[in-house]
Amino acid sequence: MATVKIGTRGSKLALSQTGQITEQLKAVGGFEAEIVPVRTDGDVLTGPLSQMGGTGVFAAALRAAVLDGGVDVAVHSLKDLPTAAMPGLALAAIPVRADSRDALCSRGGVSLAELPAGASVGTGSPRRAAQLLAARPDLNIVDIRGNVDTRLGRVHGLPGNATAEVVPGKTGDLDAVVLAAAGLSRIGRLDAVTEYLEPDVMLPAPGQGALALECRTADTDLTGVLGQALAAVDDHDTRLAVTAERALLARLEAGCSAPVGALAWRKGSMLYLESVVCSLDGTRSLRLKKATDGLTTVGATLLGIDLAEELLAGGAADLADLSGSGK
Ligand SMILES: NCc1[nH]cc(CCC(=O)O)c1CC(=O)O
Repeated sequence: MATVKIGTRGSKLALSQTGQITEQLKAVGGFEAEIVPVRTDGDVLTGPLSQMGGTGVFAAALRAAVLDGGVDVAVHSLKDLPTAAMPGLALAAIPVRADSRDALCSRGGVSLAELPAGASVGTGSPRRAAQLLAARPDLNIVDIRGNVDTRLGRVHGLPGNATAEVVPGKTGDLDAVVLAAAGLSRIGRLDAVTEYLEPDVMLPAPGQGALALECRTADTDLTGVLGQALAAVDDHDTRLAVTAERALLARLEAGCSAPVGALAWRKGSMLYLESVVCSLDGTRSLRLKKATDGLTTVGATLLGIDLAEELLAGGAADLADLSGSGK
């Protein structure tokens, strides 16, 4: 096979995680691989993510590049991948999940409980905002976006800015930000974490911490070197967990910016799924947990659908606009 082209977004995080998984694919052997950054609308457009058409903004250009042959494999952050399948593409590998937790990165090393009254905490995620407010109703949540370094800069100032000069709306103006631990880990910035937020405080986004590798359906053929490499880096437990989380999200018809957290995990012969739907101000929430002994992707899908239906029966749609405009 000619050199396999691995498509990715061009951000530091995307390039870093794509570099790591590309090394694992190459280690399986039989082909050379080349990393090809693809510009996506999510990188080009500015403004609140919630007004840019949701999760699709990061994934659409990458998927198009696989379909038109510009690249052979797309590496996505799974939480940024729309739940709807794309005809012609296969979710060929879901590698072992990294830490699925959210992480508080605060000034002065303080925990969520220790933040000063009325502290300003940056996040662009209604899911994180609602769960932060549920734990600390006094917080001032500030809508931020940008890459991981930009967001950390809102707390610590940007690198090279030795005085950590405060520029409102730009750098050093927030008491804390909340980011995914997996993203911080992948770019080597776990040093910024001051508290890992456990699922009882903050349930992550469905798929958080996991990667998704998509290829053209024909390339999943296990007689080919690419199909074999993709199958070799797939992790069944991770696939079961994220399948349940994404089935729940799809059944709720929830968008990426809906205040919905979900986390599934296998323990012994059972697959567990826990989910929360919150009002945007964090004052009301519905949290449910369910398990199945059906350790197949079908069993995981049914678990997600069942829990979503229990949430809807419990009034989840009255807590927030699940379509996820975030407003
Ligand atoms: N929404 C952006 C995004 N997409 C994936 C990650 C990294 C974590 C992951 O792979 O789940 C991040 C950054 C963040 O949420 O802090």
